[in-house]
Amino acid sequence: MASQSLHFLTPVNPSRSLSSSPFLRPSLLPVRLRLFRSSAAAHTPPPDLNPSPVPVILSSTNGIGGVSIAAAASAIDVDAVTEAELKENGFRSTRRTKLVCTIGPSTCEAEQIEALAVGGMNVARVNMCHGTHDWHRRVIRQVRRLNEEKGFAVAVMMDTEGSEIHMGDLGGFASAKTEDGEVWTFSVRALKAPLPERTINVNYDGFAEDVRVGDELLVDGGMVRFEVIEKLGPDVRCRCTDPGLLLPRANITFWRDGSLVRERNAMLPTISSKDWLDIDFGIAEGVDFIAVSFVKSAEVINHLKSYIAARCRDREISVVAKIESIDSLKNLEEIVLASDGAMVARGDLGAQIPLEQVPSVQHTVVKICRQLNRPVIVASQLLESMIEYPTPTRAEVADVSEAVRQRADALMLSGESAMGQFPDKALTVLRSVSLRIERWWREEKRYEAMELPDVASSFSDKISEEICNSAAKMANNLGVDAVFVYTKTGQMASLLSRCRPDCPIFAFTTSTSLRRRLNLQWGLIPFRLSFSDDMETNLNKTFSLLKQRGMIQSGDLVIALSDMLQSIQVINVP
Ligand SMILES: Nc1ncnc2c1ncn2[C@@H]1O[C@H](COP(=O)(O)OP(=O)(O)O)[C@@H](O)[C@H]1O
Ligand SMILES: C=C(OP(=O)(O)O)C(=O)O
Ligand SMILES: [K+]
Ligand SMILES: [Mg+2]
Repeated sequence: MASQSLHFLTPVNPSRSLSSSPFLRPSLLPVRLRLFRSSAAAHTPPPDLNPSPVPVILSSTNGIGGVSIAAAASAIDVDAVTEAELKENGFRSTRRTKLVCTIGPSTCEAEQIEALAVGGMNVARVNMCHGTHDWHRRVIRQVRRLNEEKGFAVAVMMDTEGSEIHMGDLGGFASAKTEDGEVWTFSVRALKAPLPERTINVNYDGFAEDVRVGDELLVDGGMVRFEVIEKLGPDVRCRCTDPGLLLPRANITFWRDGSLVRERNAMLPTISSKDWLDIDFGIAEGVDFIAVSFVKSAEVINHLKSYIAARCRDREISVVAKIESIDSLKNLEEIVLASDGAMVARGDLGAQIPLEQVPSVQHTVVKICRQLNRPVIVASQLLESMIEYPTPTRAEVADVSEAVRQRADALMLSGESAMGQFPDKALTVLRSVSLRIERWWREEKRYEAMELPDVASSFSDKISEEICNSAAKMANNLGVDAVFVYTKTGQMASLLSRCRPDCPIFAFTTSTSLRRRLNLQWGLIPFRLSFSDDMETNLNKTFSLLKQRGMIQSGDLVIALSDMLQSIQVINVP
């Protein structure tokens, strides 16, 4: 195979103060360390660094069309929020934890979506349990327009309904209050509004047959509980034991003798016929992620991935496995490996396993995902009280902190942003808590030395992986300002992200769609830029474009990697 040599070249520059570095940087003799796969790699002098005119933000729809070649060649896609953050706070204090917001009635107008993007939303989620295709289409198109007009890279995630048992709509009411001891009827009749008093529709025809007197009924992950007291044909009469608020289409599980009754659920398909229609809709609308509810095994993920591959050859859609079914827990590694990411969907998970087991499952899923190099989202009830109140509870702040400390890739808002009264405030809390805990972690240098097993399946991938592991370690030891990675597939960017280095990772990609998908991953700041296989040219172009915008300065120390060249360079920005 091609020769692999290690070169130490020593270009000049060294002007910058070293105060932020844990060590005195030996950058007074800046080092380049290169691993070449071919013998043809000689150091070429940098081309002329003539600054081109200030680039406009350019973006295109789904990475196809929209940008003229000449314009694209000289521009870089970045949004005003990232730009302002970098300018104001410098590299070190950019946020590493990504934020997903569920869009709903509180946030579906253009200016509301923009406010979320400005507030740090990286991914907009639409939940197919609610709303019509027209409603979702409007939201998805608003997000796309915002990206095009303002240079954002907000990705869209479509979340399937799945075919678990749930209640119907509440005859037009937004919620219904239950009191302790009240008797409610759960009926499989197709009742039309107005519903009889204290009556709830259930979507699953076998419900009245399956439940037994004495069973415990958990609504909305146990937020409200009932005991089954009588079965009358299609109607099941239940007494409320833990009162609370019933929300439309809330999930229902039933427990018998202290365990979840799951025979019937295990027979329901993970992807229902309605879900397939929603998936076709998502493909047609060009969503970036499809999150699959109630995944039980890896097969369904493989099945969906091959369907997507056959249906959209020109684009990629990442598939996220939601870990919320008790059956998924015994197949976790397989499921995570088959998927492009996972979500700890604590809402339904907490109804399928005892609540006190949810934190350890979260810990395990986050760890497995990091080890297998898949992004992971921690979801549900992070700031539940903020649906109604403008400030979170201390316990909620502690919960958010713990997910950040575990180095999850992303945190998700559900009801808080979909139908709460303070969506922007909730996002601000996620953002500020993330920033604070990340900083604390870095200052304390509390690296958890996580064993990162090999994930590469070929020798070439193995080289990439070793380069990323080394680069991340070097970045920490040298106290560099940023790692730059030029990536065509995103693979090297995610391998770097997996190492959770102290500095941010600037991920340059030629594709708008990949840029959006990278936006879910810890520590990645994705840019769209056209680049070549020649790193010298790429670096000079990037330095020049970012300097013009005041996003980097002369003397900043960066480590640059590329998945075309498989090289590492340590370099001071000229
Ligand atoms: N597209 C929508 N249209 C109307 N309401 C929605 C929509 N998306 C979410 N919501 C509301 O926000 C709440 C929280 O959202 P989410 O957690 O995603 O759903 P669920 O509670 O069904 O699991 C939902 O219960 C619903 O009341
Ligand atoms: C994220 C979840 O899924 P959904 O909101 O679709 O029920 C969950 O159950 O926690
Ligand atoms: K869902
Ligand atoms: Mg769920």
